[in-house]
Amino acid sequence: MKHHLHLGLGNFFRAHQAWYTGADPTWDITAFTGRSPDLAAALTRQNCRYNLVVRGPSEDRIEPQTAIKTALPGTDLAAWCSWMSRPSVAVLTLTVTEAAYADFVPRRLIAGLTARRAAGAGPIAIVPCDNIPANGSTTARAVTALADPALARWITDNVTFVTTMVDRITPRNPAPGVDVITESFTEWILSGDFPAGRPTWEAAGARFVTDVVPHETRKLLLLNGAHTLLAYAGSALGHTTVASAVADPTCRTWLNEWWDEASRHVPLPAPELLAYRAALLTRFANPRIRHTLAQIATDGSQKLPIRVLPVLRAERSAGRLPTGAIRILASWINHLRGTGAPLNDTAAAPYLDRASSSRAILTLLAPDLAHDEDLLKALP
Ligand SMILES: NC(=O)c1ccc[n+]([C@@H]2O[C@H](COP(=O)([O-])OP(=O)(O)OC[C@H]3O[C@@H](n4cnc5c(N)ncnc54)[C@H](O)[C@@H]3O)[C@@H](O)[C@H]2O)c1
Ligand SMILES: O=P(O)(O)OC[C@@H](O)[C@@H](O)[C@H](O)[C@H](O)CO
Repeated sequence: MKHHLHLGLGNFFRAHQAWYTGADPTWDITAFTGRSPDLAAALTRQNCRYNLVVRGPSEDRIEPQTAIKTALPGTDLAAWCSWMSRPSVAVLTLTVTEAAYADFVPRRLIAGLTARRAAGAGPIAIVPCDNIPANGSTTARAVTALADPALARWITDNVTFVTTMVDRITPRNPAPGVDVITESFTEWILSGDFPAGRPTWEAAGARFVTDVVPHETRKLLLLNGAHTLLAYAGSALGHTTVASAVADPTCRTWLNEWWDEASRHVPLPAPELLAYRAALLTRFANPRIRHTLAQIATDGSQKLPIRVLPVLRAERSAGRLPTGAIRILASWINHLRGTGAPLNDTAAAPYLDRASSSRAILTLLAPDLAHDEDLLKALP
């Protein structure tokens, strides 16, 4: 039996990567939480079994999941290093939120890879699955920057960093218990090498490509950017969920405005993008999936640079004043000032210090745009 190791046991991992590995009976999973031990304890109490509740617009499909065999708390560093030292562990996936890549991920990977090298456990593929562009090379850079020269050489020879685009809307489950509610749509596109092998994820529909960029750009701008629009502008109208916002014609107009702008910067054929937009409207409208705007609004200062600013910059360079992108930025600034979804952002403090001035906010968020007077005139 080969092992798939995971860091960041939560809802998304259990609806996505664990589900894909479940399609290959020759692999099993050991998963560590990022921080809180609670989910590891709750899953262990029921032999790591849980149900995936695949929630359609009118009914649920219950899929019992058995691929996870061991669930451990992220606080158990000794167990982490011990699992990282096993030659049978060939793949490590990560879902720890965007915010964790600045510090937690590189530190935890350095500890694990140091132990693996000392144990002579051989090569491994690291597969980040967070909503970050070029997540493979971003993780590689963060890890090698922290490694001493000998470890850095060992990493170059033994570790690959796979870039992935992941998609399956999986909100926090409002009910107690360990079942996971998700949508039926799922997508996983990967690029990179697996020097010690991998589960046959393609058996469940994963796609292996040479270039993830067009796919990740499509997903980050059109899906995540739209979520971010609804999280700030939709919540300011009083909506609390994606489904309720998307049922509002005003929000749908705003979505189309944003999608028209963003689509100009996704390197895929126009018909494919139009089909993706139509599918997104259907996915967002599912009234039985309670995806709260408050959850999506979390950590906005780290999500805007990924989901919105690339479009704003590209549009300004082309001499246009993009009302859709500006609406998202403006509503996030208003969110900092207390409008809409509650503020929950670990990196918000410096923005709050200067929340009364849009120019000061831009100086921190996107200094290259802080002297764009036409843009500033359009901000609150
Ligand atoms: N939920 C989705 O629909 C979805 C879809 C695509 C991608 N993702 C990606 O997966 C991530 C996790 O989503 P989830 O719904 O499982 O979230 P979650 O809140 O269940 O968290 C997952 C894990 O991340 C850990 N974690 C959170 N913040 C951390 C930090 N700052 N440092 C270390 N560990 C931390 C938690 O302890 C938990 O183990 C998202 O942030 C996103 O990047 C989620
Ligand atoms: O999970 P986050 O916090 O990165 O972002 C919230 C949502 O935009 C996101 O989870 C989407 O639902 C997901 O990316 C869909 O695949």
